[in-house]
Order: sequence, then C-alpha cells, then structure tokens
Amino acid sequence: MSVLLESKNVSKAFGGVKAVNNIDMKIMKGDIFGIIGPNGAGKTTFFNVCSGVIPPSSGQVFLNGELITGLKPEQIAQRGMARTFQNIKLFNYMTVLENVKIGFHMHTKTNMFDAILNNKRFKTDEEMVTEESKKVIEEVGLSQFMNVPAGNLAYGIQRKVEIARALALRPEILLLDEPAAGMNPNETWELLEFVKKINKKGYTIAVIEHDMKFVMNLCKKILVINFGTKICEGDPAHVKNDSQVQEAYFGKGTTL
Ligand SMILES: Nc1ncnc2c1ncn2[C@@H]1O[C@H](COP(=O)(O)OP(=O)(O)OP(=O)(O)O)[C@@H](O)[C@H]1O
Repeated sequence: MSVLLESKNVSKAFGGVKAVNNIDMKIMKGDIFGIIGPNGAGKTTFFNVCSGVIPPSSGQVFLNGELITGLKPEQIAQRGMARTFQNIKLFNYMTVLENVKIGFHMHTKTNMFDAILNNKRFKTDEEMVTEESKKVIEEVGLSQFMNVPAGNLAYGIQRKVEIARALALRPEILLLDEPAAGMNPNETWELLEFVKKINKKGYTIAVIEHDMKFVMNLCKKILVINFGTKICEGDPAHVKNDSQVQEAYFGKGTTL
C-alpha cells in the first residue's frame, strides 16, 4: 500500500501559541486513520493545515507524493481531498439531492455567467451534476431520503448526508472533523458502520473524534496529539495501553 497523505514536520503557531508542533504523519491508501487528543490539543488546526484552510508556520504536506502546502483548499480538493467541518451544516430547506449537488459545485466548469444565461454548457453540467449526485446518494445508501428536505431528517441521517456531500467530489481521502459530536450511542454506532461502509467502497478516511470508543472501534491506526505534539501513534491496542495517552486523557494513575 502506498502513502496517500503525509505531513512532514508540520507546525502552526498563533502568536505565542504553538497549536501544532512538528507533526509527522503518514496515512496509507485504504486506511481509516484516527486523530485524537484532549480539547485544544491542535487536532482541528492540524486538519486545517492538511486541507489548505490555513498555511503552516513550517513543514510540508504531500498528497499522493505531490507537495500541496501553499495550495488553496479548492485546489487541494481537486487533487482528491474532501473534508467535513464541525460547524458547516446542511441547508435545511433544500432536499438531500440539492444539498449533495452543492458539493459538486467545484467540479463543474460552469461559471455564474453561464448559469444566468442558462446556456448549453450549464444545462449539460447541471444534468451531469444531478446524475452524479444521485449516484453518490445511492452508493452510500441514502436513496430513500433523496427528495426529503434535510431539516426534516433525524440528526444521525443529516450527518450522513454531510458526508455524502463531501463524497460528491469523488475524493481519494475524506477528512471528517468530529462526525459523532452530539450523537446518541445508537446514532454513533450507525455512523461507525456507515464510515466503515464508505471505506470499503475505496475511500481512505481520516477522522478527528473525541469519542474514544468510536475511534478505537473504527480506526486501523491512531495518532494522539497533546499540546500540539504527537505523543503516540499506532494501532488501537497500542494507543490504549500507552501511559502518556492515559495521562493526557485522565491524569496520572488512571487507565482506559
Ligand atoms: N485562529 C486561531 N487563533 C489563535 N489561536 C487559535 C486559533 N485556532 C486555534 N487556536 C488555538 O490553538 C490551540 C489548538 O486548537 P484546536 O482547535 O486546533 O484544537 P482541537 O484539538 O481541535 O480542540 P477541540 O477538540 O476542542 O476542537 C488552542 O489553544 C486554540 O485556542
């Protein structure tokens, strides 16, 4: 298996705060890779650097061996990376299909001018976008909700639609930022099965999550960050038994 996403010595400082400190990471093609750490550890900042939302203070990020540091988020998306955000939600009054179609926006060549003139290119793009969006929705098993306004769906389903929208770009790797936040145990379990399913379809997954059980049951490899620094990396069993990890989460003398 080859390396899909790699960070080398990535650091990010905000004024005096070193939010991310010299992080090296390698995510292999086909993996489900977890990033965990206590509140404020630097997980989201690290994701933001990897996906081009913010530049690193130093270090480099490679996607499929290509240096992507300095590229804009949409350029990185075009090279095969998609992500969900903690706080960007669905459009409640739009259907599932319409929401997923928005995810395609970056993939089509149509510009605003074409759309206003409603010319031939717009029509072809629009048809293609509708067809492809339907395919994504079917592929992830959400067909029954295709024409339902997103706001009418249960919370757990809405989260799945957010993931489907990110898949509209047909990424090689999908970055999920706390997908299980606010979910009850049932929804969390269903989400776990959902993420496993899309991974089996060939998408590599990187996930930030607070829910330790979720990460332990989902991920093949886990990176643990504390105060911006990598403190441990390995399979779930290794991470679970690591004394530094236990200390970071629960304080001295406590075990998971
Ligand atoms: N734009 C910013 N300006 C200044 N400081 C920031 C900024 N973004 C993050 N930080 C700081 O960087 C550190 C890491 O924050 P980050 O949000 O990356 O952590 P996190 O691990 O994702 O936390 P959480 O689990 O609570 O979401 C924190 O101390 C935070 O206050």
